[in-house]
Amino acid sequence: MHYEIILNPTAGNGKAKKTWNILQPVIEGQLDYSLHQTDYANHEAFFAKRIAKAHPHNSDTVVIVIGGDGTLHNVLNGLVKAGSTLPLSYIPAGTGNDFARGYGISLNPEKALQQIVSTTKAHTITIGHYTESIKNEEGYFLNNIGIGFDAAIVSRTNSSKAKKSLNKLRLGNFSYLSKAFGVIYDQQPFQLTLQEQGHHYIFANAFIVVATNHPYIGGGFQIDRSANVNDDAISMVIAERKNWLLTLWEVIQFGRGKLAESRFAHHFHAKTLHYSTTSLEFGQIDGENMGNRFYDLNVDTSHYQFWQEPLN
Ligand SMILES: Nc1ncnc2c1ncn2[C@@H]1O[C@H](COP(=O)(O)OP(=O)(O)OP(=O)(O)O)[C@@H](O)[C@H]1O
Repeated sequence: MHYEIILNPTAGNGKAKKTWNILQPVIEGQLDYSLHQTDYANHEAFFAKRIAKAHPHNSDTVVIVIGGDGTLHNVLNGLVKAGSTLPLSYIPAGTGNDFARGYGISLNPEKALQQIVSTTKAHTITIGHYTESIKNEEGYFLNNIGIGFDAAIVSRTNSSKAKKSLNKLRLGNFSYLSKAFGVIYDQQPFQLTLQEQGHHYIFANAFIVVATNHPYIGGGFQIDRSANVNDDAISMVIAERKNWLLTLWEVIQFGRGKLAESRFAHHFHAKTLHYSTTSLEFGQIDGENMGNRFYDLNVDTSHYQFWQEPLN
């Protein structure tokens, strides 16, 4: 087996670079590999396309990503857009590492590597596919697409002056929580229209709108414990902002991983979801900022091969 390794050394505030320094002596002389180290944002997608071109026939080649959820997202999209089906493996080294939690990959780099080298057959998992018709975009996600609450936090955290030192801190830490309180205070409810399985819904006061492929969001919080990368469906959780008390309750339930089960939230599980906003809202995809914009999204399922034995 030949391994094409794509490393984002800046992920996790330099954690990915340290991860590589741990793994390199382990694999040197043991594995047949090439290393591609990014120099700028989204360089990983360029590498993915180049690797796809160099290996058009899946000739015993696996692409290993060392970085965070954003790096993995960009590599997946680079491969698929280049028409490649090369299997992917992932060594989590970001701040959030939500995909690793959702798929079952150890956060310990040596164990994650072991999950790769012990693999004998690829595992096909569900990934999300989306088209956004206002900006005419198309792509894939491994974790989730969020509009509103979580996306506004990602946007604030990424644009914060403290970002460099705090490195995109997200849920589960003080910086993210302080941003969350700011967003609870500022974020206005918005209108969301949803079509799902022939039904048409209008949510006049949407506040949290997350389409997810597995339970995890924001660095280990569970938006929907029933979501699973192995079933051919995407989950959607919508919470509305009707009054202060309810909003606070919903955010607490979000933090406890129980929002999807709450009677105040709306929960869908479907192969196709079509939804749109009528106002400018923040969006995030796999933790990457989509900007402040209108959305007309069609989300459905697709599949991709992973070369990694999931943890039980
Ligand atoms: N050499 C680089 N310099 C600056 N940015 C980079 C570089 N290589 C990749 N990037 C960008 O860094 C961004 C963040 O990467 P990633 O999400 O993997 O790390 P993270 O934010 O630390 O982790 P997580 O998303 O798991 O919290 C991505 O948009 C990626 O394109």
